[in-house]
Amino acid sequence: MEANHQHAGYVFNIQQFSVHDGPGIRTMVFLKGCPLRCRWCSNPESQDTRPELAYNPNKCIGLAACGSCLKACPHKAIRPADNDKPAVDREVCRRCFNCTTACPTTALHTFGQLMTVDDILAVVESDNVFYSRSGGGLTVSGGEPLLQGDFTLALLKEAKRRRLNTAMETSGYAHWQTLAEACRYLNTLIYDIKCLDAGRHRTHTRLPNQLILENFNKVTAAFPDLPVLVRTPVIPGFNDTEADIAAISDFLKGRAGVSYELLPYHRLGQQKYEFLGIEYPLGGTSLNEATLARLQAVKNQKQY
Ligand SMILES: C[S@@+](CC[C@H](N)C(=O)[O-])C[C@H]1O[C@@H](n2cnc3c(N)ncnc32)[C@H](O)[C@@H]1O
Ligand code: SF4
Ligand code: SF4
Ligand code: SF4
Repeated sequence: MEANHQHAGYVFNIQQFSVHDGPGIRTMVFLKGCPLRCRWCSNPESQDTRPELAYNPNKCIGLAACGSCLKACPHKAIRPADNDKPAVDREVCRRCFNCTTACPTTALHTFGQLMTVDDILAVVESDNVFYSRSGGGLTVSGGEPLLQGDFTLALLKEAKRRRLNTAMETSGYAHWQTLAEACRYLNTLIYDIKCLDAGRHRTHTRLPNQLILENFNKVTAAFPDLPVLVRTPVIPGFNDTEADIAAISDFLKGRAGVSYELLPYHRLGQQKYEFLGIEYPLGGTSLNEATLARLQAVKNQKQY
């Protein structure tokens, strides 16, 4: 595919100075859109491919003092609520985002901006000095970055041409051709394997794991020199058993260049569900530290 710097894609966040998602100091570029619906997802604003309206009532100064959003909405999707603050009727909202432009406090804001490859790389390259000292660079994430496949490929290809170190976080749920082409432009692939049980995978993420596992087998066969970091988010009631982690460790065994990491479940994304008017699917669930320690021991025993 020809690199096209004018290629544009929907980005919901760019996070500089990240140190957890690839080597060194990195800039994370989060792309919108994901085919999965993991019940624990810390980035609910990533899932819908289109821009979304977020409303944080804590930032609203009140209808008596402001009320700009009521006047700005051409579809009457914003109405006064009991507490001198507005409420958004999402059934009626047409995502025109007039209200976000009118809101003086960013209580109403948009998740998802259209950005070109050049726009993004201008931000990424502003930290070049930190990458050269730390071995860091660009990490593309999401959402599922391969859902906006052409855009992600254009971004990675141009990043590589500019000699940036590149990494990508993926769920693995993607067309093989797109994933394979992305691998050609990557220094590190970060690949989630969430659960080997097909039924549980489907009930908790909406989709089966067959394509993810097939793609993983193809990646390790076709790109034996590409470092792959496999990660499993440990989610209570989904995959937090010794049998689950042992099964994934065994699946990875004997594959060159593959390392494995467990990610403890966290609820950092919970507030964003409220901003989007979505109920948080996991409620008050939390991960027991003793369970995590036991699962780490299983993983370490299997030499990962
Ligand atoms: C938001 S995802 C984006 C990349 C891709 N969609 C995926 O799932 O691999 C980035 C990482 O965050 C992890 N993650 C998401 N929600 C989490 C949560 N509540 N607790 C711990 N890890 C979480 C995912 O498992 C994945 O490794
Ligand atoms: S995005 Fe448009 S339609 Fe939706 S609430 Fe705001 S102004 Fe109204
Ligand atoms: S425009 Fe913003 S600050 Fe003003 S009333 Fe609406 S949500 Fe509140
Ligand atoms: S695959 Fe990643 S981005 Fe998609 S829903 Fe699951 S955790 Fe969220």
